[in-house]
Amino acid sequence: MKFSEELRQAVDASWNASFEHPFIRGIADGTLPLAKFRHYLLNDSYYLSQFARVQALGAAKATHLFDTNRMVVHAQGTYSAELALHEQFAKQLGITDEERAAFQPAPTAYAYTCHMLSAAYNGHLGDIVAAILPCYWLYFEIGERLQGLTPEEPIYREWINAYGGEWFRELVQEQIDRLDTIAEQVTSSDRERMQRHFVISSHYEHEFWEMADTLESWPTYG
Ligand SMILES: Cc1ncc(CN)c(N)n1
Repeated sequence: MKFSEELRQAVDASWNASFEHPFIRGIADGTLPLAKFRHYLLNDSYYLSQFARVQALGAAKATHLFDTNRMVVHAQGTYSAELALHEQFAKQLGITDEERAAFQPAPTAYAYTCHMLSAAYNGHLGDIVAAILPCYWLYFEIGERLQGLTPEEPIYREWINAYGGEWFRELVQEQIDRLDTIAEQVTSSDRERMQRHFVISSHYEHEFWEMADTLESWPTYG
């Protein structure tokens, strides 16, 4: 069995919980309150800005120029495709540049990005790909499941189309293949650590829906 298949099996329950999450069900049937999507969007813009940095660290840590180039292309795609889509949604939702500049991420968005940055700074390209792969692969599976649905809210229709599209499938498959190639070349303790990164990121993907659905914010004390 390929390493990626082992990892996919290990997170099956956690990914099923994401598929069934009220936030995703709300996008699918169009009943998700826009205030929750707005909270998601602000946190996700922060998340993607850190994600692009992690991809760029992958480029720097790659030992082959081919991978350096591809990881740079992926970082650029995060900026020019996903963050551009967010910008369009932000306009539709009345999110101003000032609001975005002053925005502080919720605890879960902060913790998830710290996890990826830690894997990236401390590890090699295999650690980085393992930590970022749920971000690609889970969204693609969600996009596939929701394909064909036409919720009344246009933002939700566009969101579904973006993640179920062919452009995204190719990027996901490329990172799965990269993970499997690296897994064949590293030690079993490397693979165990890579699996932990993948499982932790999958957990945070689920918690990200929960963060948006509960409008999570930092507690105030006293
Ligand atoms: C939290 C999260 N995970 C994944 C994706 C899809 N790249 C995203 N936009 N945000």
